[in-house]
Amino acid sequence: MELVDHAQGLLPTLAANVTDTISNGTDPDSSFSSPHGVMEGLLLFFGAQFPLMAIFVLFHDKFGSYLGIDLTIPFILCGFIWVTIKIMSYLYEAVEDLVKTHLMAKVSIDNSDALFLQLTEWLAWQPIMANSRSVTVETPYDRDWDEESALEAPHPEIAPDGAGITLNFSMQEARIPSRYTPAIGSTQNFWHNGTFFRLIRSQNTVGLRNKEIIVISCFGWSPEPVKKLLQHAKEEFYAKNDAKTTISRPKMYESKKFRWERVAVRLVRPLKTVVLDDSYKVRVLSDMHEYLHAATPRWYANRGIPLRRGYLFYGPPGTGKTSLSFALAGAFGLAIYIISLQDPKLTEEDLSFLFSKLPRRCIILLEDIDTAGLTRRPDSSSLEDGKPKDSEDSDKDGDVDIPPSKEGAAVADLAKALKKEFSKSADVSTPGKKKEGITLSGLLNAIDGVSSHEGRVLIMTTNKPDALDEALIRPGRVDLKIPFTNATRDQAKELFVRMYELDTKAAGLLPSSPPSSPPPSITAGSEILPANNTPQPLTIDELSHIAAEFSSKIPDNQIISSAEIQGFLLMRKKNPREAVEQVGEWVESLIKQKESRSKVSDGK
Ligand SMILES: Nc1ncnc2c1ncn2[C@@H]1O[C@H](COP(=O)(O)OP(=O)(O)OP(=O)(O)O)[C@@H](O)[C@H]1O
Repeated sequence: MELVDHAQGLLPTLAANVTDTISNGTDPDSSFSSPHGVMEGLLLFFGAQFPLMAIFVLFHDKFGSYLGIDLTIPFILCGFIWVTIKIMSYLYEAVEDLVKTHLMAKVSIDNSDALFLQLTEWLAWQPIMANSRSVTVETPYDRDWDEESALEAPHPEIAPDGAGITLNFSMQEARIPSRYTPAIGSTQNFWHNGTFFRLIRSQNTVGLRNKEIIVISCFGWSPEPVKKLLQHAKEEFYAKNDAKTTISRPKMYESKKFRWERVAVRLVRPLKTVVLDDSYKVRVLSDMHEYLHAATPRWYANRGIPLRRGYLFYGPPGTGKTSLSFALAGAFGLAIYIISLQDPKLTEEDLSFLFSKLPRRCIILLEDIDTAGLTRRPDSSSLEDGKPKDSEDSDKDGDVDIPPSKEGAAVADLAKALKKEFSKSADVSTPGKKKEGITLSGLLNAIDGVSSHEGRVLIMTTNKPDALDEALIRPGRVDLKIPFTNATRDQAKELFVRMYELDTKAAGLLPSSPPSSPPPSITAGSEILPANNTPQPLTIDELSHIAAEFSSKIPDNQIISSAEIQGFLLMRKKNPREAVEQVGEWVESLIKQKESRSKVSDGK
């Protein structure tokens, strides 16, 4: 600061000195003072107002006399070029503004819309991004397995202790190709299908939230070419994700608001890989098909019925409830939106908002609904159909079972009264503070509230259907209930065939013929076995024969889940014969483990 003040004080003094010197024409050192009076004229004209001009003239005189040349012309030329550039850029901006305002059409997309992601993803595949000078780089973590390039694949390495060949993934993350999209604050000009487009990506802060905006413009009065471009980007995005299921979950942003975020893209799970009684599969498939049909919305509207469909998949853990949900999504090409009601930060407001932001047709999956801790609000003892009503009829409270005996009833009433008092005082002690977590009425409001999009399929899964509130699973909210059971013998056989049939098919179904180039088989120790150790693939007859043998050793009283059988087979995925030999022993130890209620077995 001191330096600046000093310089500011010095400049007028210098200017005054130089003005004096020049006006007196008595500079003894100046053998080459500015000729023709041009510089003097400039100085006389600007000197007093612009002290820098005086310094400039002094420099001109001293440097010119030192070099022995006249610097007036180059200086004037430079000034002229500078002024010309300024005028040109001013004119350019004025013309650009004029063109942008009157001759270009534009479309804005903000990052809360799904199109933003589709567009940026599409841009990342375009060659323009490879040559762009201003880009944002990100590491894509939600890629599907089949996007993994050969470059990223781990290379087998000899283990340091010489024990065998292992796959080494240490460099894998480093090899993931980055994704480049236009940088914030940048402008990209590009041509697409013979049309010129200008893209500007910017960011502004709205409240606590950073909002990103992409504006695409094109020449002409109509934004039609931009709309076509966006449609093209959207279609390419979906074409790339065809045969894949996208999975989204709520994500909390800086503004403490939840929004949907795509968390994964998975290859479609074929329906046939889910082992379930065919009649159930057909029922749910045909019901969904009819519901998703283009004519259905009109049919529902004509009858004043809300266009919704809900399914409840219930049964023990690991019996295929989630698997069927994903397979259905794949079969109909729908995206899956998963909500965990256990999330303590998720409020009812968030839930309603998330439901309102669902695409027209999608699957929304509420997993393990019985563990979601859904409560009826204490003062919702007056809930009817799960929603608040005006009456004070507290006996219908869903969360207190009133014992039949008189004393029991009295105790229950007391407990209820205490609970009510407690919740009242809690509410009073924290005025204005919202109760966190989702209540039953909050969930019901989200499911059939006005803001929730019609057309979606709601799937709820549970291990304990009896623990669910009736309001949640009444018709209109749950239209189809599909039971899942532990594996029957038939299902065990099907699981066995599914596990090994592809190897048999790959081997050409020839009896006992080895595949031309057997894939490397990996044992539990991740050691790649030499090719001659690879078990011989089964012929189709052998497969069916040993599958029957396998299933005969599975108890028929359905105490083993499909997930457990799958886990056992996975440990012997290249060796079906071994699986058949060991299944009896495995079943025995598993039953013992279940009887002792231990959570772990001996690892067989
Ligand atoms: N019926 C089945 N058909 C094919 N695979 C199954 C089946 N049941 C379970 N699995 C396999 O077991 C694993 C767990 O299955 P899944 O998650 O679908 O079970 P779930 O019933 O949803 O379990 P949970 O109730 O614990 O959520 C998956 O890898 C799946 O492939």
